This record gives sequence, structure tokens and C-alpha cells, in this order.
Amino acid sequence: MQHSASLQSEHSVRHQSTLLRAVLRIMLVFSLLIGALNVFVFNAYLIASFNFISFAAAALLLLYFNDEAKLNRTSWLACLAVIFNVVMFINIAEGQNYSVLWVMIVPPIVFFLLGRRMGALLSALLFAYTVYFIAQQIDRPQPETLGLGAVLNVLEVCVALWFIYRFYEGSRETAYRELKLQSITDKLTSLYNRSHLDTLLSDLQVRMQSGALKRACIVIIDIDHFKEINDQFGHIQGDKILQNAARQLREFTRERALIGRWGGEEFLLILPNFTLTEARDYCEQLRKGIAATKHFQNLTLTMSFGVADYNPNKSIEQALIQADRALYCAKENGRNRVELATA
Ligand SMILES: Nc1nc2c(ncn2[C@@H]2O[C@H](COP(=O)(O)OP(=O)(O)OP(=O)(O)O)[C@@H](O)[C@H]2O)c(=O)[nH]1
Repeated sequence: MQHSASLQSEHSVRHQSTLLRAVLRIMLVFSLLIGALNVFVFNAYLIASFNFISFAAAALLLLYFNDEAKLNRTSWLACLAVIFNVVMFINIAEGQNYSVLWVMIVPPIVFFLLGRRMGALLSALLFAYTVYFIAQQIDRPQPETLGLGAVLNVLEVCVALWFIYRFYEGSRETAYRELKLQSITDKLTSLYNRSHLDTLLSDLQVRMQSGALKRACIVIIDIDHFKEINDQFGHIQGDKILQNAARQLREFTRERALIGRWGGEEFLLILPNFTLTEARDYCEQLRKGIAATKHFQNLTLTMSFGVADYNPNKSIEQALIQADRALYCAKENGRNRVELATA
């Protein structure tokens, strides 16, 4: 549980950092472009000066945010800078030309960067202020026609929202994909973990029962005398050797099989559509390849294989028990060998 919690927080920090950088970049580009428009098209120097302050703030925050430890503080500063600019702009523009639309960019930014509670609080405060501000305009004379400024305000807010949501969704999808991959991967060996192997076995069973799959083989593989390797080289070196062995297994089996860590120094190989004879030949090749590989200090490893076939007349549990028994026989018969399950 603790492991998955730390995985999640690691991911959310990365996701949050990507979003923060995206928001700051959007702020940088927008404030520069809008500032230039305000100077050269509208001669609105006061508003432009706030745009350039916002540009400088975004640039400084991007430079400041060089370490994920500064994530919280930078997120707060970015949100405050955005809110400050929006409030100043609406005030200077006196709410005219759809300038109040700019408050719409605040909720996505504060929710994404500061989370649900602070996002809700700051958005509610800003919305309340906006309603109050508009209420103050009641009975004040408004321009009869809309100008280019109105069109640009609507356009700019739409484009800003489009970018913010697009970055958010992109970053969320990447974080979800990474998290999903990690949740099915064994941390040490990078093979599938036990829980995902259980899912794959259930899927295999469903396909077998529905008739989509006619046959398969299940193989339990165990490294021989691994305890001696740990005793001789230590557990840390043992881990590295285990990682190398797992990498080799993955490379050998990439094409036609599914492989995962069954536990300790044991692996489970699923061979869909294999007959027992085909599985034996396949495992023989694998066994020879593993035994011929040199590891740390020219050490060689051997593995024992227990192979069982799986068909519609058997349960997956029976096939696993048979593969385990065959593995036991392989160990009993001298190790570094492939044994087939007998009925
Ligand atoms: N370094 C390391 N060792 C592990 C890991 N998981 C299991 N082991 C070790 O694997 C060894 C398994 O020992 P045994 O079950 O006695 O089997 P063995 O020495 O491989 O002998 P046989 O299986 O009978 O050939 C133990 O020393 C475990 O500590 C791991 O993640 N890292």
C-alpha cells in the first residue's frame, strides 16, 4: 500500500510540474502578445504595463522552478500572479468589452495547480468578486457598440482555455499510462508482476472456456542454487544478477510468450497456442541460451523448467500445480533441465 501511495505521489508531482510549466509558458506567450496588441493597436499603456509585469512574472517563475521541491510555492505564486492580472485587467477595462470573461481562465489553473480545496476556495472568491464588480456597474453607461477589443477578449480567453485544457488532458493521460504500466510491472526485474500474471491467467482461462483458444502451455522457471549466489556475492549483487537474468528471459521470450516474476527467483511463462512438445523445444532453447551467458565475474546461471499444458479439460489451477510438480522433478533430476508434466 505504501509503495502504491508513493508511486501515486511521484506521478502526481510529475504531472503537476508539467502542468505548471505549461501554464507559465502560456502566460509568457499570452502576456507578451496581448501586451504588444495593447501598445500598438489600442494604445492602452496601463493595461500593457500589467501584461509586461505578468510576462516578467512568468519568466521569473519558469527560471525559479528548477526543482520539484519548489512545486507548491511556484504553483501558488503562479496562481496569485494570474488572479492579480485578471482582477487588475477587469478593473482597468471597467468590465467592458467582455473583459470579465477572463475570470474563466482562473478555475482550471487553480484547480489543476492547487488541488480541489484551494481551487474551489479561490474560484469561489473570484466569482463572488466578479459578481460584486458587475453589480457595481449597474446603471453605469456602457458603450453602445462593441469594438475590436471585445472580439479579441473572447478569442484570447477561448484560445487560452483550449491550451490549458489540452495540456491538462495530455499530462493526465501520460501520468495515467505510466502509473498503469508501473502497477503491472515488478520493480526489480521490470517483468510483469504477480498480480498482473494472475490477471493474464484469468484472461487465458476465459479465452479457453469461450473456445477462442484451443491450447496453451504454462511454465514455471526457477534459478538453480540462487541462494549460493547470494551467499557468495551478497544480496545486492544477487539483485543485479536477477535483473540480468530477467532481462535475458524477456529478450528471449519477446515474440511469442508472456513472462512475469512469479515470486523470489521464480518466473512464470505463458505460451498461448503451444503444444507440450513445442513448449519443450522452446524452453530447451531458452535453457541453453541462459546457461551459455556469462554474468558478473564470468559467473554462469542455470534454470530449471516445469512445463504443463493447459486445455479446456483442465482448470488453470490444475495446470499450475502440474507445472510446479514438473519443476520439482527438474530440481530432483539434477537441475538445469526442462521437465514436462505428466497427467
Ligand atoms: N538477491 C535476491 N535474492 C532473492 C530474491 N528473491 C529470492 N531470493 C533468494 O533466492 C534464494 C532462493 O533459495 P532457495 O529457495 O533455497 O533455492 P535455491 O538456492 O535457488 O536452490 P534451488 O532452487 O533448489 O536450486 C534465497 O536465498 C532468496 O533469498 C531477490 O529479490 N533478490
